[in-house]
Amino acid sequence: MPNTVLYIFRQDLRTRDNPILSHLATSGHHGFTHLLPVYVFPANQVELSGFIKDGSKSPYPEARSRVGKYWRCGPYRAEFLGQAVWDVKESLEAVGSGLAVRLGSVEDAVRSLLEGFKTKGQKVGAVWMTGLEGTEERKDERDVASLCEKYGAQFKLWGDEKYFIDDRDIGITRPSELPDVFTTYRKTAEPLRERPRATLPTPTKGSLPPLPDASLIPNQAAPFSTPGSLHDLVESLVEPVKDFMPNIPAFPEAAVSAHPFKGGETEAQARLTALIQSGGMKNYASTRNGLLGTEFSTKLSGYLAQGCITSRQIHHALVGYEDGTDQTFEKADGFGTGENEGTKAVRFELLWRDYMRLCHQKFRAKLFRLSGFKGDEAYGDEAKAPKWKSPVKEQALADQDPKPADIARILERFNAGTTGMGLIDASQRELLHTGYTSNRARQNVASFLAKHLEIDWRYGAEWYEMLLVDYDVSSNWGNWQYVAGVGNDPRSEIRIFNPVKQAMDYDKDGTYVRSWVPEVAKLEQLVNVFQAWTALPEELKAAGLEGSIMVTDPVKKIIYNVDGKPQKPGKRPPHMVREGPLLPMAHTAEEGVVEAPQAVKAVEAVAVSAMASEATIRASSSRGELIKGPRSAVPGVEDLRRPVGVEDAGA
Ligand SMILES: Cc1cc2nc3c(=O)[nH]c(=O)nc-3n(C[C@H](O)[C@H](O)[C@H](O)COP(=O)(O)OP(=O)(O)OC[C@H]3O[C@@H](n4cnc5c(N)ncnc54)[C@H](O)[C@@H]3O)c2cc1C
Repeated sequence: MPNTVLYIFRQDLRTRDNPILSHLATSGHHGFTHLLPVYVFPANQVELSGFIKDGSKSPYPEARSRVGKYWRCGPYRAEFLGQAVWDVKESLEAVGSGLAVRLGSVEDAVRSLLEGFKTKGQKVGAVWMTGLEGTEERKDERDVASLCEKYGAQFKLWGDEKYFIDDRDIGITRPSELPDVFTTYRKTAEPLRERPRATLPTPTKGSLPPLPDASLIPNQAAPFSTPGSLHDLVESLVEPVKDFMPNIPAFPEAAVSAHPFKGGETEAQARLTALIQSGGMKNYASTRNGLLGTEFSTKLSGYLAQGCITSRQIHHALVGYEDGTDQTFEKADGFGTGENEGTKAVRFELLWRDYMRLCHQKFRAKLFRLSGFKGDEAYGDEAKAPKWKSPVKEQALADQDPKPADIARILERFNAGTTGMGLIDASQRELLHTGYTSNRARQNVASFLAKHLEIDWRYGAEWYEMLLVDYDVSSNWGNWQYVAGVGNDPRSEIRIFNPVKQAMDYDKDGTYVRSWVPEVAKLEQLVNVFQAWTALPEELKAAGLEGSIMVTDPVKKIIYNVDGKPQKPGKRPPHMVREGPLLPMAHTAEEGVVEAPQAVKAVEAVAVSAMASEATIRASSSRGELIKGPRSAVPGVEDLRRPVGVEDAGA
């Protein structure tokens, strides 16, 4: 009697180092005669209306986010995911198996399969899937478990083995035991190079149980039609979500995507090999804070998020290079010379990824809560949490300033990259054009929204969820919480990124901002590139920027004093003196200049938005006029250059 096992692929889109496939390929005792691998594009996370070809209506609500009502999965990840699914399908076909693609809720798709097999008198002995952390994913697991009970199939949830240190080895028996500070956790995990388990055998041709006969495999339920090619698949996924905001600007001529990579296990392996061969891994520690180009960091995040590659595969490839045992890397600089600063730093970052997931396990739905993990009693008084500004009247405090309608406009500009804050705008435009932006830029963007503008950080997290090609529920929401100061950053009260200083440090010649914000490209001085409103009227005129909203109404003005000495009230700002070829801005505020807590030279003086109404602080602008606005941001700023290996300073 045939006995089929259904393997529902999720964020484990690979054939190598895959516990389920490895088990089925190598264990002679599983008892299944057939295997049907399935991938379900989940209707609550991926918009599926593009798969309806007969004009009928989708039975599911649009896949939009809870707070901002953005698409859950925008065009970049939709394409990447489509490629990843197709690649695993082709890899399975290459070993004599295959993949059934299904569209709908996971529950509906599995029910339809179980019902269809039952109708044809076929036994489904088990449904297997990899356990995930997300609230929705866990509900899917419960739903599938109930269906299995109803249809008499065994349900098995396998461990998610795409992480660096395997769950069985982390030394924590309950999620509540996880330390709330990364450093403490890291110390329990060191030495990192010795921790990962071995990778698992890859199925060879003919080693997996065969597919059930095609005539027995139940069809996709109406009204969706399954795609017949990768092209169809990607088009159906992308079409409904490609116009994710009104008036998407044209791709800037001088800009180049830092993430031109395709999804899938095959591409992931190729990227990993190329990174080691080119010296990208060796140089990682010194390049990871770069902003431009494909080589400044690994760009493995999208593959890790979908499980196209595992952390331990990365680790073992590095070991082969470090130990000189894998001849693929024999020409690479550092071959056979042991762990180096670069490879060590990569392992360190992979541990951060593990930690974010473990925090998700510990805090569960608190990951999505405005007051974050810190809302927990263990972190103290909830009332002390910042009063977040909201674009929604019902969620805003009665005396919120700016008013909700103004916050809505600020958010639109934040998303579109027209705030007038160069680094933030460049990053947001890079994101909306490519689906990727660097870790450095992400930290600044999140800090700007949460700490400078004090806007409900979940809007930013959901915007990222829509647009990031590498969106990962634990890493995204965990990092947003961390930077917003409601997560597990032990120094969250004082940590605030100054995006002008950060731009000075990491975009030293302004190429990054000029590439993605072409309007400011003609401005000569860096300080003007990073905040266009600081340029002199004649410079603005020459650049065609006089009427730009980034100049006439910047969302935030940051007073940046390069020598760290706040100026005496009334003194003419030195940049107006215009001595020297590239004079850094040293604007000063008449009130409100606050030195950073540490010996930091950047000084942010005031939170000034021309969109704001109430005057609580007066500051002098580059044009010498008084500008008014609320005192909103935490006044101290800190130099957040994090040398790799100094984990407390941010994920
Ligand atoms: C506000 C914010 C949101 C973020 N959202 C995501 C997200 O949705 N998905 C995601 O994978 N990462 C996220 N990150 C973490 C980090 O920015 C990305 O992992 C990194 O930029 C991806 O590029 P890379 O693969 O070249 O990273 P590399 O610098 O090459 O790092 C190697 C790998 O380490 C892991 N890693 C590095 N930094 C972190 C970190 N801070 N937290 C967790 N894992 C890390 C990633 O898997 C990454 O691929 C976010 C960071 C911030 C500040």
